Amino acid sequence: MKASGSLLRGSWPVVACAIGAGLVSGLCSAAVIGLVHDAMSSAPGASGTRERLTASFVGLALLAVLSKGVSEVLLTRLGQSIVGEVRRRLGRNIVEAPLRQIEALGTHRLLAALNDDALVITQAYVQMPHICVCAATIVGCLLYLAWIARSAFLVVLAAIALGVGLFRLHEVRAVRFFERARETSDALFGHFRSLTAGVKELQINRGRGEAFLTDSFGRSLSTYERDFVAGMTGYSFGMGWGSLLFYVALGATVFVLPGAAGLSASAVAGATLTLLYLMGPVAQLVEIAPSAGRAAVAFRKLDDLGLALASPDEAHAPSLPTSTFASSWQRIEVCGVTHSYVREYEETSFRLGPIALGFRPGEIVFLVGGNGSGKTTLAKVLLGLYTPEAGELRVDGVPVDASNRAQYRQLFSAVFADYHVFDEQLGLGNALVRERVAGYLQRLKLDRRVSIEDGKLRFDGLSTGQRKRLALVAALLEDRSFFLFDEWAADQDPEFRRVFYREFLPELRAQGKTALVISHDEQYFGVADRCLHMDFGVLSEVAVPPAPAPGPVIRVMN
Ligand SMILES: Nc1ncnc2c1ncn2[C@@H]1O[C@H](COP(=O)(O)OP(=O)(O)OP(=O)(O)O)[C@@H](O)[C@H]1O
Repeated sequence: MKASGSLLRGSWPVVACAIGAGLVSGLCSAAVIGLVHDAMSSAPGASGTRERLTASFVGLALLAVLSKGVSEVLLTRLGQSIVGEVRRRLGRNIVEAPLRQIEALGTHRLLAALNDDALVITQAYVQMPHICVCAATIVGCLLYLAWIARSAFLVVLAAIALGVGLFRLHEVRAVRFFERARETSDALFGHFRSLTAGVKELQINRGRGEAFLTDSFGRSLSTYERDFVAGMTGYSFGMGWGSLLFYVALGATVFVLPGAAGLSASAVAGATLTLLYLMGPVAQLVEIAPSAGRAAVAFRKLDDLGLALASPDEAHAPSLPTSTFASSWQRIEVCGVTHSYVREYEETSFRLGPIALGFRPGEIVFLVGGNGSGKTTLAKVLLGLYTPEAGELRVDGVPVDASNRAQYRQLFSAVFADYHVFDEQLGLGNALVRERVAGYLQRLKLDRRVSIEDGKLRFDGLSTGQRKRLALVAALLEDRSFFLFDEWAADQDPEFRRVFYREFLPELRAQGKTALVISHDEQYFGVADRCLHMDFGVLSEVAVPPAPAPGPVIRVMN
């Protein structure tokens, strides 16, 4: 597995030390058995030998315990750093993946990957100290067995070969169940989201709540439980065969080999002791197998999602190369661009374009049109979030392609309809930036609700409208050359609509910034320099409507 190796890259010294310590521990344990056997067979009166054996026993036992401890501590620390690394890489892959791929996967699948897969992969890595110690102990014991009783060694070897074959048969089936359980965990994470996001709806409609808990949520839970148990049961059967064969080897050593192969009483005692001691590490190794099986499923799942955990140097560089696009651009063009959503299980699909459109610095352009007409889709294409199927975007004549699309996106700030406000805002450590933020917060009447502490925005318990005003502050703070506002004013009081349309937009124009404003606020269309209309994916330019006449004055009679 390429990714599994790359996850350990950079940690090899720790891994090597831990494996070394594990091997020392395992070999010491095996040597202890030899020593015990020697002590049991040595003459009781040989005092010098006995003292030597006692000293060696104490030394070996201490070394075995100490080295095992060192190996476990090192690899437990490594395990924790691996879970962080898996999540870091997944996070980077998500940020750098094409938006369409992320949208098609859905939040629930991403959460399942970040939670389940990252933990399962780590659990498998954390088992490594046990694997090293067990493997070393087993190898040491087998070598000792081969030395004292070759026939018993051959019997055990045959039992191991047969046991591994039978175990693999069961494992293949078990992994299939784990794969099914992993598919169900995607659905489960979707239900977790519904449960937390829809708790109000579930509480006010008891019937819906019960149906959710028993049908969709409950069914997924049962399916997951059934497949997981079936997977573990498969492993248990595999382990059962292993144990049975082990007893067969032990029985053969004790009851058959003395007669059939002429094994001496001392050799039988030594072989029996060794085999009984072997049972522990073999059982531990077999118990670890399900973790390894689940980790293999998790790696495959991440690959299928297009989130393969390749190391960053194999995939993307973390920082953007020097930009080819200046923030002082003179013309951004959308040339014959199209974009389609192909929907599974639906015959119809939505097609945007071909779109031909240009923007200049300092322009305020309004985009209007009915629900579902394609306004947000056009915005995502314009911002370089969707790759055009046909046509291209150009900045001052330079085409935007895969090599520079990430840089192109840095020209824009946006408040989408489904915006998100991060509490960490870049640059809040700077006094001038903090002053600008304070000014915006005051104008949008957020200064009593939002504070800046330790370079972070603190804003617990904002209303929907307040939160969206904060998203506007965050966008303005980015100070990019092109702004997108997707129905920003839709849920704002008239007072803040006025501030937005009559103050902020003209200010942006005066600063030479461009803004594409998706809006249904007809009374403010007059603010625009140009007005575009979208109708089922077809874009046309319309005359900027004059500002509507003020409505009749309503007098309130006392
Ligand atoms: N991620 C998506 N996957 C599939 N279809 C989509 C996706 N996003 C939008 N669509 C479809 O594309 C069409 C245009 O959607 P879009 O969001 O661009 O419209 P809009 O004009 O912004 O609508 P609204 O005014 O309601 O926000 C709609 O029919 C919508 O169902």
